[in-house]
Amino acid sequence: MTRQLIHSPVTDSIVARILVADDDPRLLSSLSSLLAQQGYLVTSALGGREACRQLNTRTFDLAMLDLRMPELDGFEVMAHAAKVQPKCGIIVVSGESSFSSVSRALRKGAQDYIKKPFDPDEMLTTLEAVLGKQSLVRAHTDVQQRLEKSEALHRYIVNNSPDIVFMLDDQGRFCFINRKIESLLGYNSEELNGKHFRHLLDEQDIARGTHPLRDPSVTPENPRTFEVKLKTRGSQKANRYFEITAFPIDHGTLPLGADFNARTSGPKARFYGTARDVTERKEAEAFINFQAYHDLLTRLPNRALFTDRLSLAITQASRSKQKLAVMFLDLDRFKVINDTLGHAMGDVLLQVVTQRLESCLRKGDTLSRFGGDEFTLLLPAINSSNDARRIAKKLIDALKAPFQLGEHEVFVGVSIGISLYPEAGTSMDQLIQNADIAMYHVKARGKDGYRFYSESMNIDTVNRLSLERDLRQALENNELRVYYQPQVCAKSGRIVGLEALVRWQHPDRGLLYPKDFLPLAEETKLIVALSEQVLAQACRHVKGWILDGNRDLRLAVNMSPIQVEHPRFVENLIRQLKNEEFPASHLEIEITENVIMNDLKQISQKLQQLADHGVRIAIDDFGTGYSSLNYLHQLPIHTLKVDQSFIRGIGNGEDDACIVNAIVAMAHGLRLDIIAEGVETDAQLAYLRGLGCQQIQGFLYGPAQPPEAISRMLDGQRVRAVV
Ligand SMILES: Nc1nc2c(ncn2[C@@H]2O[C@H](COP(=O)(O)O[C@H]3[C@@H](O)[C@H](n4cnc5c(=O)[nH]c(N)nc54)O[C@@H]3COP(=O)(O)O)[C@@H](O)[C@H]2O)c(=O)[nH]1
Repeated sequence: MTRQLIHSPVTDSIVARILVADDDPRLLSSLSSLLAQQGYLVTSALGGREACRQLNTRTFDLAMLDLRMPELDGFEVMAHAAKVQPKCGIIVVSGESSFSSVSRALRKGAQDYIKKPFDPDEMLTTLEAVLGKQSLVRAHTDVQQRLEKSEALHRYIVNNSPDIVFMLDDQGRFCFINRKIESLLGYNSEELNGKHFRHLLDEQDIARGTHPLRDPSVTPENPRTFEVKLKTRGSQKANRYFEITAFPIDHGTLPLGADFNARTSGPKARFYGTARDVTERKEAEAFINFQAYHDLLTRLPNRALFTDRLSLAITQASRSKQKLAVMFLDLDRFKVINDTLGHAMGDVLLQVVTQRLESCLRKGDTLSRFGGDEFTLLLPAINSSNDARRIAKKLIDALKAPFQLGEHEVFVGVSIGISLYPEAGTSMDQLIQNADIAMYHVKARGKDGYRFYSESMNIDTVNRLSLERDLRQALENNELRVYYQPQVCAKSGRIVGLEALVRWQHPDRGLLYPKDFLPLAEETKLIVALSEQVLAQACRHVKGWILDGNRDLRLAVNMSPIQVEHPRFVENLIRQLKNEEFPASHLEIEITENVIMNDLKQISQKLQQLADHGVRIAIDDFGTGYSSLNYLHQLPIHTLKVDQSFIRGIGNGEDDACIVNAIVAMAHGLRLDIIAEGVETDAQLAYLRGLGCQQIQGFLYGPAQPPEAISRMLDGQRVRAVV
């Protein structure tokens, strides 16, 4: 009878490989052929030594060993097999039947024992049983290993997940949590086991974070995703944002569910969840959001956020029939400080100004940086204009004390325009625009103060628009006139210079003076074209007078800051002089101290280039500006014009006369010429002469006059000189 073939339990071959070892050649041969007939792969070994050699070279599923063999007995072969082929099964086939031999053989690792002489069927049954058992053990070991591998893999996947993976029981307590919790939040996963999920939630997120555990609409098919802040262990680190996805576990569809719960002694898992750290994304979003609605330098709300809040406040004010105020704040003297001390200092100044302004406000007020040195302020729900007035005064006072910027002590003021809702407008744009207009009126009246918007201001604005249109036409239609005010030698009384002063012969409004249109010309930059026309006319007139015999006559021309700051200022001026064939040495340009202080380095280069061409430089309104005397010897200056406000003080016993003394003395020391402006009386003239002031300008010798009048004056002067 041929038995069923048994697969090799060790080597994966189709049939089992069997080593048969005996020192009796006959027995060895009969046993081997019996097994071979059954289809096994049989290797015969005559004696123990040969058996060991075979074990060293081939792999066997089973060895059938005689115990008593010369040289090496069955026990020694078993010991060798255990070393070199531990998976090889052993059956002892022996004539020994004592209990001690059998027991020893089994202890040494034999799976079974067959006594010689044996019944072939019985022997084959034993052999199959051993091989079958071996196969089972092997299959079990395989499954065990696969399970261990699979579990290790899943543990690896879960523990190395970028997210926290957790399970909660039906009370919301942790019954599993992966190791990611350690690196993300600093907890040890064991310490959280049994603790409620709430334990991890930031105080403000407890309600939102625990609600999904009670929400019946959350199912495995419809998990809930929500964002909450989770607490870090200890209080050193800030809490972090997590996106949590959670759902109740359906134990019917969870193949390992039973295993998991069976293997854990704790309560049954009811919820599965993952928590993804989204702190960086949230912080980036928060920063982008902050950037979109705030000014990064001062951290104040920006224009967008301000208008947003204003529009909301208007809606509320209209509903509750309340007032609100919008203020437009513009810093005075900021530009000069920024240009003089540099932008870094300017930035610091803006930050400190912001702190001082904020210290005057209440929680619901919105202060915003509108751009540059402009701020807007929203005071929602005020009772009356007095509330706004009180705040405006407070803001102005707050900036009164000097600001310490490094080693510099600087002063800034603030001009504030106020518009009240609903009187000054009911829309956002109206309120902001009208506060701006009111602020502009503060500036026009000497800065550092506040004004409420009124209808009349708007009329001015309309006028400004038509004036601007007219001024553009004036430039095209040659409506500008140049008048000249003589500059007279204090000793001889002769006219040595003429200051060109622009007038506008307006077709409807008559002769207009600089105060009526120059601020607008500067604002609209029309001053550049205007100045070119003035210089062209003046060069032609004065050149004519020089050619008429007034050989030393000098032309003085005022330069606007906008002109001087223009990058091609020097080139343009020199080109114009060439075009007009006017000698540069007969031109004196007048600039104010503020222009110089705006950008000392640039201006000094430009002035030096002009001086190299022979142009003279005069400082106009000297003593009134915001400056440092230090620049005087750094720049190519020829003349100081003492401001008329100081001259007025002469003879009145005021301190101004002392200032005049000091300026004249300083000019002498620096070898600069002095022109006293606004001289109206003989007493002033006598005083100035006494001080050694070289030149006089003022109504005493006449106001600025048209060229025809100046021609007559110069003619008369020449006639007197000849006589
Ligand atoms: N960039 C340009 N600025 C110009 C130009 N023309 C004039 N200006 C600037 O306008 C300011 C005002 O000029 P104006 O109204 O002509 O006043 C001048 C004189 O009329 C006035 N003055 C002269 N003497 C006296 C006096 O005895 N008493 C008195 N009350 N006023 C007097 O002073 C003005 C001249 O001052 P200054 O320029 O400082 O010498 C004028 O100051 C210019 O800044 C122009 O073409 N371009």
